Amino acid sequence: MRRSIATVSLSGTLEEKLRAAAAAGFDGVEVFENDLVASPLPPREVRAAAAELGLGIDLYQPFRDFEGVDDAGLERNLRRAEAKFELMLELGADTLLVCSNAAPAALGDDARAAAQLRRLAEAAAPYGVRIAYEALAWGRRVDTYEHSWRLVAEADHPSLGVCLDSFHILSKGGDPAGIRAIPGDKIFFLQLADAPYMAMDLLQWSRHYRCFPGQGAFDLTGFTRHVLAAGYTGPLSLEVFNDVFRAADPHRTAADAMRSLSVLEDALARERAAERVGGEPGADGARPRASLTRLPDPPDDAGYAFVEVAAQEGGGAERVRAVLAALGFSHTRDHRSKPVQLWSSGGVRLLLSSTDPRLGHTWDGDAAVTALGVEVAEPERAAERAERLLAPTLPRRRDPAESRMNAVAAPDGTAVFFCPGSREGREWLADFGAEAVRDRHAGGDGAPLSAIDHVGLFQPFDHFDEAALFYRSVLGLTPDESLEVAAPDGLVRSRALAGDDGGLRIALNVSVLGRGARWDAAGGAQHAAFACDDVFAAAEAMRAGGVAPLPIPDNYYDDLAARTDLAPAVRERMRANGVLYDRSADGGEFFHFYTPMLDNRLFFEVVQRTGGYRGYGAANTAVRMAAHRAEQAR
Ligand SMILES: O=C(O)c1ccc(O)c(O)c1
Ligand SMILES: [Mg+2]
Repeated sequence: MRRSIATVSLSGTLEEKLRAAAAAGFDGVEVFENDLVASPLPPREVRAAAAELGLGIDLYQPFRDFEGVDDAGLERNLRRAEAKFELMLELGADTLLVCSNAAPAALGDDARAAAQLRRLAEAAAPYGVRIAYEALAWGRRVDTYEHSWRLVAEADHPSLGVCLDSFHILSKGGDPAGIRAIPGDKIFFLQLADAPYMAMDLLQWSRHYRCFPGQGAFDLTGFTRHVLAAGYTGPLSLEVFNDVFRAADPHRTAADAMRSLSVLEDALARERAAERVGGEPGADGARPRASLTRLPDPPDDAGYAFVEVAAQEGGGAERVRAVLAALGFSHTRDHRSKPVQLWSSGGVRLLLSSTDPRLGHTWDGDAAVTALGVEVAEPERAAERAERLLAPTLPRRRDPAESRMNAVAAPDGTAVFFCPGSREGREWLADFGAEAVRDRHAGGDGAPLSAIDHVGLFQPFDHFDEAALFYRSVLGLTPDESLEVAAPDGLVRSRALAGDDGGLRIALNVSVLGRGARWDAAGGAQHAAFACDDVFAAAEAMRAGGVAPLPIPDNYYDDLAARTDLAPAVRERMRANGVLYDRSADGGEFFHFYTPMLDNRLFFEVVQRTGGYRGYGAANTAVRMAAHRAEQAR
């Protein structure tokens, strides 16, 4: 389908917005009146600039407070409209969005409003302009799509149709299934926006917190499914008013926007293909069908090949090595051409690097997670999907002998490598020399650790939603709901994403007030968590290796005694080893402990899951943060 974006969704001047939309691959834009009025370019030149970039101007908007006025008001409004029709001729825009009257004086007489809309359509027709009438969620008289459609149907003019905006419908809990009753050719325009749930005035919610489909709490796939079933074949257009996007780099925002539409179309295309396989003829078979673009399949059996940590020689690297050794890792191999060490322990592999492979950020030298290695059977397909999702490709110097490893940069700067391999064989390991030191735990016997359970990545505030959509779409993960944790240094928002089989789990954190972007606040750390089958044995082994687990206060264990039925002996063993505990509603259990903070903002975690526990111990995060803070203050 054709893809458009409203200029209001991007920062900068009108020309910058057009360039960003074109660079991300959009076909068209909605020109927001404020952007045009503030531009030094005459409409004719805006049209030329857009055309030069390959962009159409799919909509001009908004035209406000037109209908439901008295007769004198109607004449004034028609005069106002004529001026806009002239402008649209110059601009090369053929659709004008008219939003429902939000003025307190709007009259509640449907017959009058419909007749007035018809007058507007009659006036627009000679200019070749179409009127798309949109019900604002806070419209004075018309605030639902059902009502806007009743007026449009009653006015009955070929130049008049409705504009559907997902926010105005879903924010009020409207049922989008009714859209199927509108003939597709009377839906003149479709605006898509998601949003997080908020108990807030609709207008404030809409003007500040909209986000791209897939980043909020609404079901945009379901919504769009209804619109397509109605027979709509026009553009999918993003109209997102968002305080962060207004201030962010428009090129990044436009790429994020395009990614969200790629994912949305892909989901709809897959549904349609599944329907065909099921052989069910669509109930609306007579309606036109929009063409939907599909993405290459996401990796289905992905697991962690490795986590890469960068640390400086003569700085944090020494400490990282000491902690890895205490956790049972051995430095088994070295990369053939780069200063990268492979540390392994049974099934767990960690790369320790003294250089930064990331694109998005400059490494400040403190030990940090800089890359994730994702093991996939078909790395080329994974890389192609990432490229189609506009993931920036990481340039690689590569020895001809080295494996076909492609990498992309996530929004937080973390490199994501697609490593050819599977449980049967690890082609990517050939990039490293032969095993120089035997992995003490090769084969898993007596290994304290069994796998990489998850990786925790602190995110820059401006790119949190972008990062969640990126990891989700590129790696084919499913996001959990967002959680908020009251950390010692402020509120932290956390959102985890996981693959269906739990092979890949990523927890993203962000400071709710945008603090700690350098990861130096206690809430701003990154970590890698390792799975094990016996958390106490792992903690005791680490202690025997010379690193004590992060101490957890007695108050925590007293509280645990009050709210759980854990046996006293288990509780005491937890207290002695700094082991924390969580339980899910269905009886799954989670035991976990932490290493001290290494070099300011990196730590490791060891976890044991039982009974299908699927979380991350979020209930204990604030205690962990306070403990790391106390430890660093010592
Ligand atoms: O917030 C507004 O006023 C506004 C204007 C035009 C739109 O299409 C819309 O959805 C909201
Ligand atoms: Mg709108």
